[in-house]
Amino acid sequence: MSEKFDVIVIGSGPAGYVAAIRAAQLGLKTTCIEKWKNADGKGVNGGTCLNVGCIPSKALLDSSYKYHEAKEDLGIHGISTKDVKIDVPSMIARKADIVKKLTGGIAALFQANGVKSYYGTGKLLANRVVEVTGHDGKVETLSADNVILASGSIPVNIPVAPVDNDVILDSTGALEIDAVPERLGVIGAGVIGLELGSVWNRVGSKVVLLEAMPNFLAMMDQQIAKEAKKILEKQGLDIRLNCRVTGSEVTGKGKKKSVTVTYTDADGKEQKEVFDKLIVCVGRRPFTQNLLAADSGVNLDERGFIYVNDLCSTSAPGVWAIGDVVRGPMLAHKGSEEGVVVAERIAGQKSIVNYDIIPNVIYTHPEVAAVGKTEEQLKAEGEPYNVGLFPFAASGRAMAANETAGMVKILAHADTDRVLGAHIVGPSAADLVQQVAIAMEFGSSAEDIGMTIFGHPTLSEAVKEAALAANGHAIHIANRKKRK
Ligand SMILES: NC(=O)c1ccc[n+]([C@@H]2O[C@H](COP(=O)([O-])OP(=O)(O)OC[C@H]3O[C@@H](n4cnc5c(N)ncnc54)[C@H](O)[C@@H]3O)[C@@H](O)[C@H]2O)c1
Repeated sequence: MSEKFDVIVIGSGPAGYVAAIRAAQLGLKTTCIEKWKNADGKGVNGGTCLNVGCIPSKALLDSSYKYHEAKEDLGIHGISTKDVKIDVPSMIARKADIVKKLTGGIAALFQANGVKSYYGTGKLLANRVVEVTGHDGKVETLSADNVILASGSIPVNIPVAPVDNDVILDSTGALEIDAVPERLGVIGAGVIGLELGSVWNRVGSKVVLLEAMPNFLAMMDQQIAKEAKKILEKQGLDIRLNCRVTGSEVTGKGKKKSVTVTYTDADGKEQKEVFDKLIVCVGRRPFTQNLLAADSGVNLDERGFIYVNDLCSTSAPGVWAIGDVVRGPMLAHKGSEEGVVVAERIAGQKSIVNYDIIPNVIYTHPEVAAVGKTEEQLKAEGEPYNVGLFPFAASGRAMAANETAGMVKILAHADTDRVLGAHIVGPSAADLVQQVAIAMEFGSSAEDIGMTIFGHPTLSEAVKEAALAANGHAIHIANRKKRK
């Protein structure tokens, strides 16, 4: 007899593990199935985000930034440093330790909430029956009133640069580089390319990013993207737009291996460049391999994502799908929110995800962060809007911290003054944009933010000033539009 649950979750990334915990909190008998194994071959929770994504990359970003700061940025504060060195294996080991602690933390949370863990591969059969093949090969069948699919995504591979995770790396392999490559190539100047490119640039690699698109960060507000590009190039990142990679060849042996990349440049000319390591980060795709039996009743869309409606219901009754495996931005926090909402829907509540207000951050230094509509989107939609800008160069606190690069941009509806978007490049942009996200969730106007008292001196004051500037009322810069 197969064990019966109220909820079976397949996948324990930020979408799946959050769904499982919330379902158990709501009194539902819940299990979560996870196929990931750690280096010792043991089952481990957390998915891409905790094992090889958000968390380890931030560990490396923070370590590399501290090194760079100690070496280059402390002099201005009157602090002299000599002989600052980076020990790459220690940096990588610290990252591994953080991953271990956090993934272990999920196992503890499952235990505390009464979620039963299965380590193995789950496959959805007909009528919400799930077959689990354990790491030892043992097969069990489980069944449930509700199944939540949260199988995540994997990196896209391109035939012109086949990943061997030796010289040509994907985003997972790039977290294990054990010595500073002298010349590092990156295909794709997107989120992963900029974050990993920054890590190795800071510790001494010469980093070249080859990006196929003519616009930098095409999905971002272009004024902020241009500012970010200027700042990142000043740091040494060589960002080449309109460059399409057409081939790659690995030559040499052992530590002497290198890769010659052929690409077409912005003028249509063929170019060649040699790198010691090449990271391929040209996007991710939904992961559904061996997840669905032919008669599961779950359909995929034309791009390979599991097809769901606005409430994350699939085409099979009682089967839901959340996170990177369904439409929408591939962001951990979007998946987590879908997990909470689906668990609450299963428990009979009327929760919904507000897809209009999902913050988005690139963890370079300074960070680039956004929420809501870009200026380009508002223009295309024909929406009348006001723009409020405030540069960090005019912030006393940013000056004190020697972090004056960048700006806050707030977009508000020209008639109602409702905040429609916020775009920031600058110190603590991720946390600052979250302040606007909260305001937007409450339907705030730019005037509401402007009327809120912000502590002085804080970086947050730049948010208040940008909101004031949207109506021509900024105090600490000259207003573009003068208004009474
Ligand atoms: N901080 C974060 O929130 C964070 C961090 C890492 C990853 N992620 C998510 O992971 C996903 C994958 O990240 P990513 O950086 O791989 O994808 P991305 O979509 O952010 O960037 C990929 C870039 O590669 C370019 N590209 C595609 N094919 C190319 C080619 N043949 N030659 C040159 N350039 C090419 C694209 O134009 C694009 O700019 C994204 O959806 C992202 O949101 C988020």
